[in-house]
Amino acid sequence: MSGSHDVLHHAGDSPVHRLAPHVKILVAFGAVLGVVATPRTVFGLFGLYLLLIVAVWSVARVPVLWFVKRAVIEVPFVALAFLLPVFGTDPRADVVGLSVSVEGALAGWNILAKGTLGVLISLTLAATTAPGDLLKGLQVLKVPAPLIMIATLMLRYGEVVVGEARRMRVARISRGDDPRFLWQAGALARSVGTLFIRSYERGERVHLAMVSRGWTGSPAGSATIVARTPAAPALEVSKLAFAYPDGHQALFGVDLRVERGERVAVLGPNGAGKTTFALHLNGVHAGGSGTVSVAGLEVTRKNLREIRRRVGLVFQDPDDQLFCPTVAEDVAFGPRNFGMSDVDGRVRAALRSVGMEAVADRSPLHLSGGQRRRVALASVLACDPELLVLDEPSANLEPVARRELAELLLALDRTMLVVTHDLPFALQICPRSVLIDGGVVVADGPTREVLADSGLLARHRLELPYGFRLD
Ligand SMILES: Nc1ncnc2c1ncn2[C@@H]1O[C@H](COP(=O)(O)OP(=O)(O)OP(=O)(O)O)[C@@H](O)[C@H]1O
Repeated sequence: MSGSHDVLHHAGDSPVHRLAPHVKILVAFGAVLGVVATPRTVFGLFGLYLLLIVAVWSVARVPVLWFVKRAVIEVPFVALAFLLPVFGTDPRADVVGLSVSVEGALAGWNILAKGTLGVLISLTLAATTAPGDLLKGLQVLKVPAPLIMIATLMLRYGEVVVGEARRMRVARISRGDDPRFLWQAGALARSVGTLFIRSYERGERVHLAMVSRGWTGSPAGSATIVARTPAAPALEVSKLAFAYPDGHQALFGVDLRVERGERVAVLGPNGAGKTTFALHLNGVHAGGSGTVSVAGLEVTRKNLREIRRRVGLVFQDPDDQLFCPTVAEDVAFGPRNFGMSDVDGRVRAALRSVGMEAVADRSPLHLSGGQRRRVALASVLACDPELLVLDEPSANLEPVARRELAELLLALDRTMLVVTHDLPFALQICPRSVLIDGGVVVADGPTREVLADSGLLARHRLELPYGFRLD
């Protein structure tokens, strides 16, 4: 499992770990205030503070070394603290042959002692309290919701960066890199640049997932449900073309009509344009040519809010979609943004429909891959979308979880578009399939017939799994 909670949280079952998060936050806050208010020359008191902190570590059963390693984030402050005695103002004193500014030395000590104690107190709080619990503690303390949201996003971004850094480190080490050797420093430096880009891209995907659940960055208004056009199809796409900002043309004129209640698989080889197409259905991507209409309402900037309520997009990677402290809050995120009524009832119903009621109060980060996928689906179902768009829903699922997901989707009474490479899954879920390649629809028909056309599959780099037979 990835996440900053592994880096800053030292899981355990000590009395310190069990203390209520809001109590720990208050104690830590008070302790930091106490440290800051202590006159810098009462040296003994700083020693006492340190002893108290070490005593808490001992009760919490977290090794001293664990904290020492993480305290390296202090290095810039330590460097500053050591420079002040050298460059500080007069009067100066002679210390082992060096001319030292007295005021500079005291200022340096002040920064070093208070900064170090502040960092150690914060690390102690983080080590003994899971990130989700910290956020819950802030809620108990009635910290304003926008601040908690910002803290949540910071935590999520921290996880993104740490997760990417870990994956890259493993990839480097598994190819013979040894970070202890100086001549490997070049690889490390290059990977820091890549880390920045990859974290940015991951952060962007998390943002897209938030936007597609109605996040605008400002408080939600009430829902204004736009009247539906009764005879209109669930989805009508006409001549949709799109190029990415770097000029890469991904769609060259996609046409598609989906009737209400249909379940349609979107098949195609890697890079065919399937995800790009899916992201157009609720206006996450726009700016190309052609039109997309959902239940008669055209996807335009003016209609985006209603379109996003109508179209539920379940992203390929649940980690892009889930970012709140608890499962229940993640599922509530969309309905709140859309200003829907009875948010709690919607959350319960959505979690019940995916069999995940029991995990409502847990952190999404602590769930298995299959559970996360279910919760990601619930987070979209809670918005009661008319059109459900799922990107690679069966990817990375064990066979049982995959079968359970299939049963769950079959039980849902919705219009559905399932982007997938899993051809047997497409056959099981979707009576109809469209095949996209090179940014256009190259085949459209009953799934069984599409999959039975071995020439068509071969021309578009699709293949049924070994041993799979269409009966
Ligand atoms: N952000 C981007 N900037 C530039 N080009 C992109 C971007 N995202 C995707 N593309 C390109 O657009 C094309 C279509 O990509 P898309 O992700 O839609 O394909 P896909 O059919 O979903 O592929 P896969 O099955 O591998 O997920 C590809 O050639 C891809 O390289």
